[in-house]
Amino acid sequence: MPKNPVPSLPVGEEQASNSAHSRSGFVSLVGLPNSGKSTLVNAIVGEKIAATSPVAQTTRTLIQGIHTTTRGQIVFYDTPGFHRLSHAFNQLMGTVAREALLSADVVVWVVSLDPLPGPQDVEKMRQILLPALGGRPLVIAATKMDRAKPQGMIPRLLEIEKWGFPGEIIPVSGLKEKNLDRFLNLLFDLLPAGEPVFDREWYTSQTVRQLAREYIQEKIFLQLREEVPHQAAVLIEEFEEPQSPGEITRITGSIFVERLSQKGILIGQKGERIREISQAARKDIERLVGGKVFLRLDVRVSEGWRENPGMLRELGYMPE
Ligand SMILES: Nc1nc2c(ncn2[C@@H]2O[C@H](COP(=O)(O)OP(=O)(O)OP(=O)(O)O)[C@@H](O)[C@H]2O)c(=O)[nH]1
Repeated sequence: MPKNPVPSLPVGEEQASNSAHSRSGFVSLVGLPNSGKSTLVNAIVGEKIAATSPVAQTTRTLIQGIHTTTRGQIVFYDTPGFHRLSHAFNQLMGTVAREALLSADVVVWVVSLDPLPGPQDVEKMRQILLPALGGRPLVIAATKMDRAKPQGMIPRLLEIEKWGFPGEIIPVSGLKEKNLDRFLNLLFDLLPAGEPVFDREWYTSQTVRQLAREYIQEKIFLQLREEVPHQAAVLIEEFEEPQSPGEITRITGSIFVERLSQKGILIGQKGERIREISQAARKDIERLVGGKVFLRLDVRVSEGWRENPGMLRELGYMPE
């Protein structure tokens, strides 16, 4: 079990209709890039554990979010979106998502209501999802319901129904936290009986170090919308926790890019962009650790890191 679990905020109050029979299990959130998986898991656990951005493919690793109530415990796997698998790195992310799919008790397909996926993407998900289900329940979380007007939402839900996937379709909004209690109750109904796997106080199994990396990665995506963020990877080189209360947390990280030109873009004029990335990430990390943080980020060039197994391993995208 990973070190440094992050303690949870107070948990949500769904109906305790089944408290005598605790339920517990793993739920995988899968779907297309940018569909809203990370936003949904962040909303449920009440903290930012996964990077979100308007750019597709922000999530790169498997992220566990933990939700515990009187009904039991759900461990969510937030997975990288399924996308074109032309690249070694993308293939790796596809493998991570598939493994999460296979090891879950319940699978949730997160579908954006606005825009709805097109026919090709629906077929892709049919090919990936249906063979992998093997009799396990599927729930279709039709998210971004806040963006679809009431009169526009019903036709879209009917359209999803026409696709003919098994399982209940439930409209939700991660961003506006709509209908989450109904969604969670449905998941608890589908999970096997069992006691919580993780401590009730945890909201993620990510370490603080992993969360720090996630926050930095998110700020890169938010600052740079074009191809650069996809070719940038964060490595936390040093993470010094305070030895006594009130002391500063010291973090040194490297951002690897594939080309020298990308290094210039990331650094920006007179270092302005890297400073903004670093300041925004530092604020998030300070909130997380509840104290002052010193964050130093260096931008380094590592040509072709996305094709290099050694680098993928060092960056934590591939098992040792
Ligand atoms: N209006 C609205 N926007 C949302 C909602 N959920 C997500 N978004 C936005 O959609 C974009 C993508 O959301 P993410 O949660 O990063 O999507 P993801 O599926 O994790 O993306 P990948 O990392 O590419 O797999 C972000 O700009 C979010 O703010 C929602 O319920 N309502």
